[in-house]
Amino acid sequence: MHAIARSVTVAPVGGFRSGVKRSPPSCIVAAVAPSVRNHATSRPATNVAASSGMLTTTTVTTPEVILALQNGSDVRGVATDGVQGEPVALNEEAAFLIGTAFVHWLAKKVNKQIPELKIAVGRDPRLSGPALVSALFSGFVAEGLKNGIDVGLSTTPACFMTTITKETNCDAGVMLTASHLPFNRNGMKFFTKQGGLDSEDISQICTAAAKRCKETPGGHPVSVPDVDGNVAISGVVCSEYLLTHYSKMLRELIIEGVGAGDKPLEAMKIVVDAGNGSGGFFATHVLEPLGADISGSVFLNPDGSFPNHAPNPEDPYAMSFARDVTVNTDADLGIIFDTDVDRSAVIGKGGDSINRNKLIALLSAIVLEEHPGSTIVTDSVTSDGLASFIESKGGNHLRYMRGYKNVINKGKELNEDGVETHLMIETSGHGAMKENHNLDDGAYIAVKIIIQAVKMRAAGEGGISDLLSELQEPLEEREVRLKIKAADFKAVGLAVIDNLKKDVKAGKFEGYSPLDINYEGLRVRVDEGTGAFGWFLLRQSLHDPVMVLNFESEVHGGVEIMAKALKTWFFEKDFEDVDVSAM
Ligand SMILES: O=P(O)(O)OC[C@H]1O[C@H](O)[C@H](O)[C@@H](O)[C@@H]1O
Repeated sequence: MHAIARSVTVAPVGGFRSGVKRSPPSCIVAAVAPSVRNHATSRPATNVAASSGMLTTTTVTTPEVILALQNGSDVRGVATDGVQGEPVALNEEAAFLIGTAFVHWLAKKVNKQIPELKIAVGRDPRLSGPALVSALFSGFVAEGLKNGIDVGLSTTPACFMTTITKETNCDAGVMLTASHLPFNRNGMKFFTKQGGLDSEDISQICTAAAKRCKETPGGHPVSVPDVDGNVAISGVVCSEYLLTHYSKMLRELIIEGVGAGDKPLEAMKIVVDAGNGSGGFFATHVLEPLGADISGSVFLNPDGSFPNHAPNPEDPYAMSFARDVTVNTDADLGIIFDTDVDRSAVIGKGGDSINRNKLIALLSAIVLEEHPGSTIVTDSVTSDGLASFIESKGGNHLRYMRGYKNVINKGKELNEDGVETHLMIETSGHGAMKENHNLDDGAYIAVKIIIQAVKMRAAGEGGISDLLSELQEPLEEREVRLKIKAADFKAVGLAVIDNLKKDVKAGKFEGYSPLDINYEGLRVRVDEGTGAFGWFLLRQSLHDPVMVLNFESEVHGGVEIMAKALKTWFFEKDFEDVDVSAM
């Protein structure tokens, strides 16, 4: 049998260059012209073959493989060959099955029939993106979806916005991305008008996809033709349309925020390091049209092999690169995005790297000016100095749990309970604001900072770094990850935490006191002498069979002292399933 693969109209993924006039969105074409090709519907056998000198391994798509693709509130997996020992699991077949499951989940969720649904799918520049988008759409169509929008190269927040803007008004947006992970991974983030799906939702979708995989052994077509042999998906929009629209929204925010005409960035030199992810549009479609000098910006062209540095504002090398670019070009501001632009960090004039605690402090300062006395929710590994900074600005700091979804959901919950909360942000750079649909959006965060920088400059107040002058940074900080070897790693981790808590409470460690208000694992305040206090937090990783230890100290060598004490404790206890070699 011949199955017909749908060919999706995908705009070129070349860089967005300034001054290049693009044709207006041809968009909203009635149907996609399918290309016909033979498509094997049989399941691929496990195959290890040398391909182009690289090891090629494909995992058979089984229910277990599909279930294993869940990664918290995302789908994640190896999607491209080429790395030894990393077989492809997120292949077209898996994407097709997830597509079939998602469309049913969505119909139930929004109480519509499948043909009434409208879904947008976008992707970052990863090499596996186009094929997976096609397979995902095919899964939707197999179950009766009539309205899909292929937005092509996109950012994760822009993909969510397809559910909000009246031009698109989708019931869901799906973004194919694996954030900053290596080139061979890919993944899916799902959004409805209410925001990103939670772990429980993803679990339901993966379970339904796995069930279908089990019930139809012997193959799952990755594309499904209609009676005429066409795959009919109406309303396909080219990629540029979405980012053009999204850029316009961001430009309007800057124009309104600065309040100085339609070229508010004329006096500014701003460099962007997009790391060859999806974020290059921000320089060419947001900043430059507003008058900013963006010369010196780097890696604006999307390239799914990520030939330069990892697009990751948490990565020290990527940050130092962006810093050097900012300094060498004498820019007023540098901005670095992660691959799918749900995270960002900035560099102040002169090279002040503002990520992690400093980014949270900067945004807190901005938000607390606008909303005095409001609450800022952060993840659990933020510094004591940040807590004091937020308090000194009149805010309430809730140092919650790790995981950006946890942080965002906590903020939403607080607002529902009447506790005014405008900023929810993780040290990873996932920053969400109430005023922006509680959406973690690196571009929106950058816009807030740019507006602040321009206003300060106009008022002769110096640069954004000046807002951080009162922020105390920890003298030392470190994260150590301890592998758990047992299958029931959650139980092992819990037992270790419980055990340590008992011993700390029993006074086995001098100067250690467990903190009562804590939302995950065990946080211990450590008296480091001479009035200095540090802390450590032992918690379970959100996804991995790993225990994570974060340390912060206010004395030289303080982290090592704490780590040694804990290492000795681990040796005495002799937990055979916990590998403490990383300490
Ligand atoms: O718990 P960990 O293994 O440290 O991972 C925690 C991290 O997991 C993912 O990457 C999430 O996207 C982050 O929001 C979270 O902070």
